[in-house]
Order: sequence, then structure tokens, then C-alpha cells
Amino acid sequence: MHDALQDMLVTPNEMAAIDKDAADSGIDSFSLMRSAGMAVSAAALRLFPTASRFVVLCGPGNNGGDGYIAAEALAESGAQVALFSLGDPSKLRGDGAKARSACRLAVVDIGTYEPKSGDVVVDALFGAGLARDLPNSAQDVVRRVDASRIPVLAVDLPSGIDGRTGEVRGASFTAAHTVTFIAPKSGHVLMPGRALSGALEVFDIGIPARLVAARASDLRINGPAIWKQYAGGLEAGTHKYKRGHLAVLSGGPASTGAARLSAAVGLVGGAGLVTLGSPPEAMAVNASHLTAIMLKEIGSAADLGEWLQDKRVIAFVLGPGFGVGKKARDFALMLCDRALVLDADGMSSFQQAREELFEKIAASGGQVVMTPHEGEFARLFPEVAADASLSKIEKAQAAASLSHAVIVYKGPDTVVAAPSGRAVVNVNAPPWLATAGSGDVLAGIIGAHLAQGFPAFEAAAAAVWRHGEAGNRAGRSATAETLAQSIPPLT
Ligand SMILES: NC(=O)C1=CN([C@@H]2O[C@H](COP(=O)(O)OP(=O)(O)OC[C@H]3O[C@@H](n4cnc5c(N)ncnc54)[C@H](OP(=O)(O)O)[C@@H]3O)[C@@H](O)[C@H]2O)[C@H](O)CC1
Ligand SMILES: [K+]
Repeated sequence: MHDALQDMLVTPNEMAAIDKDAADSGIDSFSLMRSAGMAVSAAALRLFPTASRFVVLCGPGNNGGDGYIAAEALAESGAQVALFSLGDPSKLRGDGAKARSACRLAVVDIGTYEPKSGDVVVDALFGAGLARDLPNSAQDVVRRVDASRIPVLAVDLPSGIDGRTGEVRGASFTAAHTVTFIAPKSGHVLMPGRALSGALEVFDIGIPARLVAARASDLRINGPAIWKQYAGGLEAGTHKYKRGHLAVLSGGPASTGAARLSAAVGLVGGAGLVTLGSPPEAMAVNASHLTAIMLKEIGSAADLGEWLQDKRVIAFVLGPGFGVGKKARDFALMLCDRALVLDADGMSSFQQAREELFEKIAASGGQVVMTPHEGEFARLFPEVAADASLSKIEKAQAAASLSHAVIVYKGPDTVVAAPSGRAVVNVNAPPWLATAGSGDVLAGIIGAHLAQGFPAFEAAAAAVWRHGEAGNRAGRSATAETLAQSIPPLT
């Protein structure tokens, strides 16, 4: 694949516009379909060499067209092929009709397909053009194929997955492998689409990268290319203040562990110095658990105000175990002009007072990152969460725009979005990352990056990725402690 397209994500609408631009620039659309269908046939032969029969299911649009090309190519290569269509193939139009007439195989109605052991299904029912729930006849076939556990190779998207949102429309195939074209679609990386797509292969059917780049928005799969310009090697002359001073604010004596975990991770994550700001009544318990991390008594807004005079303290984490209430709100509002990770209780404290926070962030021009999981997101952005028409990416973008902060919308498909609309979707997190204290670890890594001078978006994207890698390294039995020990170096 072309380098410029490496991590790019597109929506089906953008893809349709790219196709149109390609046609307008003189590229023959049927030759694109031929490349797509040939790529599917090659993948089928490569991935399923022992298949006794390829069952190609073709739909009423161009996804079906890709299927007819693939079926013909598979038959030409000597494979057994059975061809089924959803709807009357004589109603196909344009390139789809051309593809059907270039295929010598007889086609029968999809309702007659009985899965047999040894079959491999090539799913070309619907791709980017799925506009509503799968029709009943397609849902029936999905159920029969699911029940028979035969493997599915999906063309562009597993039929039933919405290419924009990743949601299931009525029912969806569960693919072992998906061959898509030009660039992954957002529905390939958002859940449940990601899980149902299986292994994703992106095939370049020959649309020039400049046409793709001209239509694509600033949406990427998260990875080191996003932040590498800030990660750089440590300079030879560096010292601990140059690597940045991170402050983490602790809750009261009964709930100090979460903030200490974030603080410990801050050091591992690369901050030069980390200080835990503790209320007086929790000083003793915090002191008894700390070694490399410094401790400072911060009980009141006045204490915090005094600390803020020290401009070497670059970044703050407020929220883990802090407690919900006025103190959290007062502290957060004082920190909006600095680099701030507002996590957990820090966010929840603003459920009834979010406008004050959002206005302060907008007016202060700091680097603020908020890290809601689904429940926190719904509490802070109820109108966005309730809008079923929006994808998770669009929800994160709307929340970033409302709050003026970088939003890390957590989950198996964490989305990081900036107020500008720039966004990444993270795909490296294993399911066992959802463990107690995992969020405190993430907050600490983001804080470490902010302390080192990363802008908020890159700080958050890099942290989400390192957090995912830590989960992979720590393995299935990961705990917050082993996660903290498994954070990989910045790359
Ligand atoms: N550049 C590329 O990536 C290329 C991709 N190709 C392939 O083309 C498809 C997209 O083709 P398109 O025709 O736009 O869409 P589909 O084939 O997915 O579906 C459209 C047809 O299906 C009807 N439709 C949609 N949803 C439903 C539904 N739920 N039930 C019944 N029918 C449905 C729709 O009819 P309408 O009534 O809604 O108009 C269309 O008839 C892409 O996925 C790739 O596989 C090209 O081959 C090469 C270039
Ligand atoms: K499909």
C-alpha cells in the first residue's frame, strides 16, 4: 500500500466520493472492480487451499459485482464454485451487470443455499453501500452459515456491518478474513465491526493516493506515526526537569491507591519527576508507600495556587480516587490553563456543572485531556451519547468540540478526538485491558507525555497505544500493577 495511505481511515461516503473522482479523472471503474474481484479470488485460494467448494454469495450492487468477478476467477483456477444471488441478477446495473455477464457460472437464488462441510463462503452481498438492515432472506443465510461454522471471506465488509459506524444492521456474517480496497473503513475498526471482520487485508486496486488523500478527513488508525515527532530520543544533556515534572493529586486517606498508581506510571511513562499532591490527612499513608515519587501537602485551593507558581510543574493528573465534589471542581478549574488530564472523579464532578468547565477550558487555552469510559461519557455528554445516528468516532468528535478538550473515549475501540475534528481509533488493546486500575495507568501515561511537552492530542494517542501494548505484554492475567511494569518505551 502507498505510504501516505498507511493508517488512513475513510467513511463509505468518502469512499464513494473517491470512486467518483477516480471515474472523473478517466480511470475505468470496471477495471477497479476487476482488480477488486481478482484480489478476493487470490485471497480465497491463498487462505483456504483445502476448501472443497467456494460458495460465492452476490448482492444487488457493486459488492455483488466483485463477487461475480471473484467467482469467475476461482472457477478459472480450477476450484469448485457455487454461485448464489440475492435478488434477480438480471436487475444488476452498470459494472455489476458487466461483471455478471463476464461470469460463466449459473446462478441460483440465495434461499436455496444449504451450507455443507468443506464450503468456504465468499460474502459479496453488501459492502459500503449497505443502507438499511439486511433483508430477511440475507439474515436467514447469515444464521445458517453461522450455525454451520463454515469460514467466511468477506468482500469489503462482512455483510450486515455498517461501514461508517461498525454497528450490525439486523445481522452480520462473522468473517475469518476481510479483503477491503484502498483504505480501511471506520466500520472495520469500531466495535463490533472490528471483531466481525476477522483479519483485515487492504488491497490497492489502483486509485491514485492523491485522490484518496484529497477526500479523506483527518482520521487515522492510532500508531507511532501519529506522535513520533515528539517522542525523539532523550538528548545527551537532559536532566530530570527537562523530561518534565508531573503532579498527581491524591484523594483522602481511604482512597489514595489510584493516584499513587497514576504517579508511579508517570515515572515509568517518562516524566522526569513526579510529585503526589496529598491532602494533609492522607500524608502519612501516602508517605509510607512512596519512594521515587515526591510528596507535597496540597489540602486547599490556596495550597494549589501557591504550587502553581512553580512553572516547572508542567502537567497534572486530577481524578483517580480524588472524590467527586466541589474540591475537584475548584482544583480542575485552576488547572485548565496548564496541561491537565481530567479523569474519573475529576470529570464526574462536573456532571451538573459542565458549562463552567467547558468555558474555562476554552478561555484558558491549556492542554486538557478528558478520559471518559462509556458511562462517564453518557453522564457528561448525554445528548451526544443518546444520538444513535452517530458513530463512536463522531461522538468523540462532538464531545471534543463541545468541551474544547481532547477526548479519549475509552473502550475496546478507544477513540481520541481533538476539538478540530482530528481523530484516531486505537486497535491494539487486548480485551483483558479492562481491569481494575487500568484507567489510572492510562491517566498516568498521558500525564507523563504532557509533562514531556507533547501536545494534548499526541500525548493521549501515544498513551492509549502504549497502554494497549502494555496489555499485550502483561498477558491475560494482567493487573494494574503488571500493566504498569509492562509499558514499552516510547517509539
Ligand atoms: N473503490 C472501491 O472501493 C471499489 C469498491 N467496489 C465495490 O463496490 C461496493 C460498493 O458498491 P455499492 O453498489 O455502492 O454498494 P453495495 O453493493 O454494498 O450495495 C448497494 C446495493 O444494495 C442495495 N441495498 C443496500 N442496502 C440494502 C439492504 N439493506 N437491503 C436490500 N438492498 C440494499 C442498494 O439498493 P438501494 O435500493 O439502497 O439503492 C444497492 O442496489 C464496495 O463495497 C466494493 O465491494 C468496486 O467493485 C470497485 C471499486
Ligand atoms: K460483503
